[in-house]
Amino acid sequence: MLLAVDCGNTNTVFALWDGDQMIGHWRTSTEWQRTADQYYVWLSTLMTLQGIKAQITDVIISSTVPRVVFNLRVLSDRYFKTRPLVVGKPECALPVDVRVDEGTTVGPDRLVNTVAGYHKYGGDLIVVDFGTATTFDVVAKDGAYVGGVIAPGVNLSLEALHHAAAALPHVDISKPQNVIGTNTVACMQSGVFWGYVGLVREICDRIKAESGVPMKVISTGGLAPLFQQTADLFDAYEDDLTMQGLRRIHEHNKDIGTHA
Ligand SMILES: Nc1ncnc2c1ncn2[C@@H]1O[C@H](COP(=O)(O)OP(=O)(O)O)[C@@H](O)[C@H]1O
Ligand SMILES: CC(C)(COP(=O)(O)O)[C@@H](O)C(=O)NCCC(=O)O
Ligand SMILES: [K+]
Repeated sequence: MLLAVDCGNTNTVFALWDGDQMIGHWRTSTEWQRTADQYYVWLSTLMTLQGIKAQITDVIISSTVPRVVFNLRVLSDRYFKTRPLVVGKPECALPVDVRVDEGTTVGPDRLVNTVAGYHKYGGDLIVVDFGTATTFDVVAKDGAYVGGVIAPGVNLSLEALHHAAAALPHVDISKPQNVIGTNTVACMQSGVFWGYVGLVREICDRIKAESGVPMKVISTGGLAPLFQQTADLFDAYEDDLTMQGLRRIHEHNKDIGTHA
């Protein structure tokens, strides 16, 4: 069984794969201080509660937070007796090309989304991931990652308003009924929600125009469901795209023999 770990700047998700079946997934907040022992107690407790008898032989990690990787490696070595594959490291091969400026380090989550998106939808694709940041990953016809866009995340935008302006409260995002807010909270939600709808539409239109070909647009990430009801932004929504991508990258490395 494969344990796939997707560590974002806000949340870390663990998924357990038995072949092509995902038999469990668990989410915790991302904290670099968390030790391997803490991860293991938490994971094994949840698995036991769900009656899952995990036989973990392989581990793959994608992390947008470099310092958490150390303890995740220890988890893999100590408790599963296996050396993890870490996306973005030279020893982890990708089944797609990465065509960006020399010296650029692309977020591993974006590479994983590219692999999964290309596998399911083919090329000429835009993957929009609503995480801590909102990323647009552009996937060429041949599946290569060819760049994209990084915008401030939805919650980050609301938090920035709250932190910078004395009279603006902490607000949770939700879809407002109207554009014209009649109280402070509604005004803030409207600014971020409808501003975001405009941002997504404009960026996707410009990516398509710059690419000169029709492109599919898919959404994923913690806050993607919020925009699902907004017609015509996306062709599809994928709730576990990153996990699908991690499984594929692991399979690819097994196939070509980079990872025993
Ligand atoms: N189901 C949810 N409902 C509301 N907010 C959520 C939900 N899931 C995640 N979030 C929030 O969405 C943002 C992005 O989450 P996530 O996709 O897990 O981020 P990352 O991958 O960057 O860690 C965070 O601010 C998180 O608190
Ligand atoms: C853009 C990101 C911060 C998004 O991270 P997330 O919102 O998933 O936590 C991450 O992909 C990253 O750190 N990227 C490095 C720069 C780049 O991708 O070009
Ligand atoms: K993410």
